[in-house]
Amino acid sequence: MLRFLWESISLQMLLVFLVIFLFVTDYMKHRKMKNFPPSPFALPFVGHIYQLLNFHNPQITVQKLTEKYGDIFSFQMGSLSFVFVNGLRMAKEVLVNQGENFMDRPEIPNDIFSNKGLVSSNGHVWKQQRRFTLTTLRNFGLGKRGLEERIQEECRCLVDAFGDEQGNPFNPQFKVTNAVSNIICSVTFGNRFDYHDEDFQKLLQLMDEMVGLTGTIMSQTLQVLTTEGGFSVLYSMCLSPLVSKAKNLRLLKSFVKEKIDKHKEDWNPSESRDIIDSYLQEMAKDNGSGAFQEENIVSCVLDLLFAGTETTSTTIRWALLFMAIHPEIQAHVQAEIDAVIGQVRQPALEDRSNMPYTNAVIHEVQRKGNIIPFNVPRMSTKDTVLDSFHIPKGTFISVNLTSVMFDKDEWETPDSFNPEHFLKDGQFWKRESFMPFSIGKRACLGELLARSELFLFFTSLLQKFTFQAPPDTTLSPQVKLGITMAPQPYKICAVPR
Ligand code: HEM
Repeated sequence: MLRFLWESISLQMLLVFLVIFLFVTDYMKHRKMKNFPPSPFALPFVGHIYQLLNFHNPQITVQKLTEKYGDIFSFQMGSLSFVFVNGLRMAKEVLVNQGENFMDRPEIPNDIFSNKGLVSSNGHVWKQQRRFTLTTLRNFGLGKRGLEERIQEECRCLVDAFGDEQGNPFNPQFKVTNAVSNIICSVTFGNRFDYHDEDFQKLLQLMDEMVGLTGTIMSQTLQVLTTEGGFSVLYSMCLSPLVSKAKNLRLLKSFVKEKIDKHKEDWNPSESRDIIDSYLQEMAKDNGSGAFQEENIVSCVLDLLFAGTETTSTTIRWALLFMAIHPEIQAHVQAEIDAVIGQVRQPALEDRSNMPYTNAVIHEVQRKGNIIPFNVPRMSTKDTVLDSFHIPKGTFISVNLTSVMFDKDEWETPDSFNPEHFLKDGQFWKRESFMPFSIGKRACLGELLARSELFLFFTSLLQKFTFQAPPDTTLSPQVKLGITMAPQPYKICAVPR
């Protein structure tokens, strides 16, 4: 009987059964949970990926969905469901009021950074590493003289490097990235590098490639889509970015490990020169048995390098571009620099409180530049109710920072570059809806450092140069989407003042 049945089933029938089986399993897996945030029609297997056909500007997709569904909706990419939340009220709810329930980072499938270091770790490991890094940065003088002097030294080098161009058109990306990443190198490895140092250039090149490999929406989408079953093998073999990422990561790790070994050789337990020294002290305290282990120190250092370089240097590139596009705003900043600091003395952090206009311009650069539009993803740590919707434990959450920083009800002219957004009666005006560093207990760990760098680099450059479009060129604030929202590469003239 069985034999008869088997022989009468054709290959076509088998295939039809298989397809029906896959559809039913997919439907069961992704069928809407009761009271889950609304979403558009989802295709089998790929979910809402069809909504992202305009890969160059996912913000438009998100904005359309916000208009249709309101402050909270869901989105399915392959096997993963995201919940997007919009607006100041919901951002505060997720990041602050119910912050504990949304404190974790998602474990991204195939992600080689998963659950180590600062950015991707969770629970006890994250708490320990975060507390240690904040304390160590504070000890090295964040807000005190030590770190400020390191940034000022780097400002002098960057001004010299821009001066070498003699007012001719050049792409500032390379020099700005060198300067910004040197600050992190100085705090972690104890020394800055000459911009032409071979080791330094190798490090920056590897980081740049990693950012490129991780950064494209297409690559992230493929990563998410191909996590089910054997597809991940296909991804690794045919769409090789994972393989290259793993290779680059190995090289980066061995660069950092070499530095750690060097520190171990001439380590003096009673004196700490940099983050690596302080970490070695922590490791010695708990014999390397707790959260402070060599593997984690490598990830922490790499996290600081990645999180601290791309973000700040991209913001400085936006700042120079906006200045060249708005010469009247640039002239206003320079007038304030001349009045408060003069043309000779180097800018210092204590000048900031006397420079409301410059401070407002830097804030507006960050608002309009909007370099991390959807925040870094979070994950719910337990079943939670959010605005009367049910959010099961383990759901991915994206807080749409764009919806807060471009909210028509909060900002007078949200789509224009307008420093007046941050000025009231000539004084600097801090706005609640300004949150490029995010808010709450898991907000950016480097905010204080980044704000110091932005102020000192920006004022040092504008004290010495006027930024202009090259002759016969019109500059515009076009976006290049990657791991951050950066300006399209541009050339600019830094004309000595
Ligand atoms: C303009 C510059 C910067 C911007 C706009 C920025 C923005 C952000 C944002 C939006 C997050 C995610 C926060 C969240 O999940 O709610 C973040 C996390 C982080 N940032 Fe920054 N950042 C900048 C500079 C820096 C610098 C200079 C450092 C290095 C010290 C740094 C280190 C980190 C780290 C380690 C995290 C992960 C924190 C955690 O998960 O606990 N950032 N940043």
